[in-house]
Amino acid sequence: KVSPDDVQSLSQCDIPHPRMLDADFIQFSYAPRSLHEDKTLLGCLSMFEDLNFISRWRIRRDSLARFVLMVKKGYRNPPYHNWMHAYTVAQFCYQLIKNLKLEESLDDIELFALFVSCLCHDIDHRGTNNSFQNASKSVLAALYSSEGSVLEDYQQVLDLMRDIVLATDLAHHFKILKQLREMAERGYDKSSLKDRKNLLCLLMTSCDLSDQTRPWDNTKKVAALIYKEFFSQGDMEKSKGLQPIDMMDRERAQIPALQIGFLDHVALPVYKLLGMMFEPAHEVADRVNDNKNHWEKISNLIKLKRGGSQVRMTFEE
Ligand SMILES: Cc1nc2ccc(C(=O)N[C@]34C[C@H]5C[C@H](C[C@H](C5)C3)C4)cc2n2c(-c3ccccc3Cl)nnc12
Ligand SMILES: [Mg+2]
Ligand SMILES: [Zn+2]
Repeated sequence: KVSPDDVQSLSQCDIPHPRMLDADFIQFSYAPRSLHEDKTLLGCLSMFEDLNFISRWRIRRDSLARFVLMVKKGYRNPPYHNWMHAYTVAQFCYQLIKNLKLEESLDDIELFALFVSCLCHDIDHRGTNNSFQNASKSVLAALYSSEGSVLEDYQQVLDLMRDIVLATDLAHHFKILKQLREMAERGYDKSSLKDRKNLLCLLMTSCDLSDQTRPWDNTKKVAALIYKEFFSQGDMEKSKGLQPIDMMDRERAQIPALQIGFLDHVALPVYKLLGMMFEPAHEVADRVNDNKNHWEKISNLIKLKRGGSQVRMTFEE
C-alpha cells in the first residue's frame, strides 16, 4: 500500500539530529505543529534514532521506512484526529523520555512500546468518538518483517501496546485515576508491575492531551479543530434525529466554558500528577494553567461585550 519509491528514499536518506529540525525540538515550549507535515516522517526517523531505538531493536532502515509510511497512511483526515495529531503526540513522548529521563523509571521495551503506541493510537479514527480499530497490529508487522528481529519482543511490544492504546480512552483514565493519585502521593515504585502499568497509562494520556501544554496560539488553533470534529459528529447525530451532548452541538456548546472545564478537570490533574513524580513536568502543568487562564480571560471578555456569543468559533485575544 505504500510506494516502493517512498520506502527507498526514506530508507536511504541521512537521518538528521532533532535539533537540526528545530533548535527547540526538545523543549516543552516547542510547538511540534510548527514542523511542516512533509517533514514529519523525517522527524519520526530522527526521534527513533535519537532515542537509540534503531540500534537497540536492530530495526532495518527499510522496515522502519515502511512502518512510518504505513502508519501515516493509516490515518484518515478528520479535522483533529489525523496524522499530525499522532505526530505531535509522539513528539511529546520523545520530549518526556529525554526531559524526565524515563529510562531510569521504565524498561527499554516499555519506552519503545509507548513511543510506537503514540504513533499508532488513533489509526483509522473517523472523527467520531466510537469508531476506533486497533489496526496497529498490521503496521507493527512491517516493523518486525525483517529477519533477525526477535519474535517474543514482537509479542511483548504488542501486549504492551494493547494496554497503552486502551489507556487513551478518557473513560479508562477516569477509572484508574484513584490509583494514579495514590501512586503519585506515595512515590513511583519501579519494582511494582502495577505502578509501571499505571505510569505508562498516565504518560500516554499526557501525550494524547499534549496540545494543551503548548503556548496559547497552539491551544487555540487545536480547540477549533477539535470542535470542528465534535460539531460534525453532532450534526450527524441530529441528521439521525438524535440530540447530541452540548459539547457536540454547535448551537449550544459554550467553547470557553467547555475548555475551562476540560483543562480544570481532565488535563491539569494529569500534568500535576506527572509533576509530583517528575520535577521537570512542573513546567508543563504551569503552561496548561496559563492556557486555562487565557480561556477565562476570553470568557469574561465575551460576558462583558453586549451580544457577545460564547458559541462563536473565533476568539479575539
Ligand atoms: C482540548 C480537548 N478537549 C476535549 C473535550 C472533551 C473531550 C471528551 O472526550 N470528553 C468526554 C466527556 C464525557 C466523559 C468522557 C467520555 C465522553 C463523555 C467524552 C470524556 C476530549 C477533549 N480532548 C481530547 C481527547 C482526548 C482523548 C480522546 C478524545 C479527545 Cl477529543 N484531546 N484534547 C481535547
Ligand atoms: Mg483516541
Ligand atoms: Zn489521540
